[in-house]
This record gives sequence, C-alpha cells and structure tokens, in this order.
Amino acid sequence: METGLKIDNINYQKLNKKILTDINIEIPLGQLVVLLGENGVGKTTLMRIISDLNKGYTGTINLNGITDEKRKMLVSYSDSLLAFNNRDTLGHILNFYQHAYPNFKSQRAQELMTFMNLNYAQRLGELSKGNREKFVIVLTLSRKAVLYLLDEPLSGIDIFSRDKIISSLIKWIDDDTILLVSTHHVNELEQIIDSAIFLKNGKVIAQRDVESIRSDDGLSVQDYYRQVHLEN
Ligand SMILES: Nc1ncnc2c1ncn2[C@@H]1O[C@H](COP(=O)(O)OP(=O)(O)OP(=O)(O)O)[C@@H](O)[C@H]1O
Repeated sequence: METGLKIDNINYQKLNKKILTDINIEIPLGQLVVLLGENGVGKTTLMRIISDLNKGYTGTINLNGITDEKRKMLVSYSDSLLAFNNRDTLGHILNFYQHAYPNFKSQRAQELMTFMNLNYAQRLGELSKGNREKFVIVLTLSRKAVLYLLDEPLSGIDIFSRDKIISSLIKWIDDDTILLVSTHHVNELEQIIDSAIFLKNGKVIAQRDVESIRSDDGLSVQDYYRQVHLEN
C-alpha cells in the first residue's frame, strides 16, 4: 500500500476565480512540513480541500492509499470553531468531539488542556485570541490521525507559550504521521521542520527538504523563501 500524502494535479476555483492551479505535493509519513505563501495564496483552501471540506476541485488526494472521501477519517483539522456557540464551555466542545470522532483520545485532550493552561469550565466566547488558538491545537492534536493540519496555529500566541508549544509539538503526534503547518513565521519553526512547501499565485513554486536548503543553498528556510519568491 502507498503511504503518506500524495496530491496530484489539484485545480480549484471559486466564483470563477482560479484559486489553486496544478498543485502537486508529496509528503512521506513522519514529516513535519510548513506551508508558506502570501495572504490569500490558498493555504487554508488547500487544507480544506485535503480535509474534504471544500468540494468541487479536480485532481486526486491520496492519503495512505485512500483517495475517496473516507480519507477525512485520517485527517485532523479544526477550523475556526464557528460551528460552536460562544456560550459553550470548552468541556462541552471536547465532549462533542469525543462523540463526533471515534479517533478522539480523551486522555491526550486532558494532557493538552493542562499543557495549554486551559480550563474545561471556560466558555468559548471568553477566550482571548491566543487561548482560542491553543484550544484549536488541543482539538486537532487530540485525535489519532495520519495527517494533522494546523492553519497558522501560533499567530496570536505569546512568545513564551509559543516556545513551549513549538518545542513540544513533536511529542504530541505519533511517528507515522504527518504534521502540515501553515505559517507566516517560518523562522520560529525552522529548527523542527523537515521540509517546506512554497506557494505563489495559487501554484507550488518549490517543495524542499530543510536539510538540502541548508547544505546545497547555504540558506535558512526564510532566506530561501525570499529568494524563490522573487525568482518566480
Ligand atoms: N468563501 C470564499 N468565496 C470566495 N473566495 C474565497 C472564499 N474563501 C477564500 N476565497 C479566496 O480564495 C483565495 C485563497 O484564500 P485562502 O484563505 O485559502 O488563503 P490563505 O493562503 O490561507 O491566506 P492567509 O495567509 O491570509 O490566511 C483568496 O483569494 C480568497 O479571496
């Protein structure tokens, strides 16, 4: 059986506007990968397509050999929690997740809640922006999945919590999984990522191993990103 994530020729448009063009990406299991690109380039759209939330694309997405919509059982992605009410407590939402997803691990959720200093009795609407993002990380990493998607997970989180989360991100996921993270701050993830995917104008302009960017190009991922962005 094929393993890992293989995206072939994804094209997607919305309201007659071309958003993603000929997207081809391959990620083996065990990798932590960042998705980089300017505002509006299509990072969230791509994550929603992978999770089967956005339909109407052409091309194929193969996750561990599964190409139909069943793959969504192997993907853990929590978008903006808009389906929940601001008066819902975090405990209520966790309870909902536990019933909605057979792969939800309560023990892990409990550990992550403690790690993030979040409280079951807090209401969603009372959370600050950063604490809401921490809660999205809790929900995402509490499921046993093959592919974890985090969409700009740290943008509102303070530097101390950020350091703590980044340095322990790997311990929350199993070895045979993929973590795909979109970010505008690649420098802070640089030490822990295996590879990076660079998007521009709805296309993949490069996918590179971090190790080869350092050894072959002598650049940091951030500097390589600037270079490849200007060249394309
Ligand atoms: N519901 C929608 N209807 C129409 N166009 C949309 C919709 N959602 C997103 N788009 C468009 O799709 C494109 C890609 O948006 P997307 O949110 O995927 O970008 P992004 O790379 O995640 O951006 P950012 O870095 O700002 O989060 C944008 O041009 C956006 O205007």
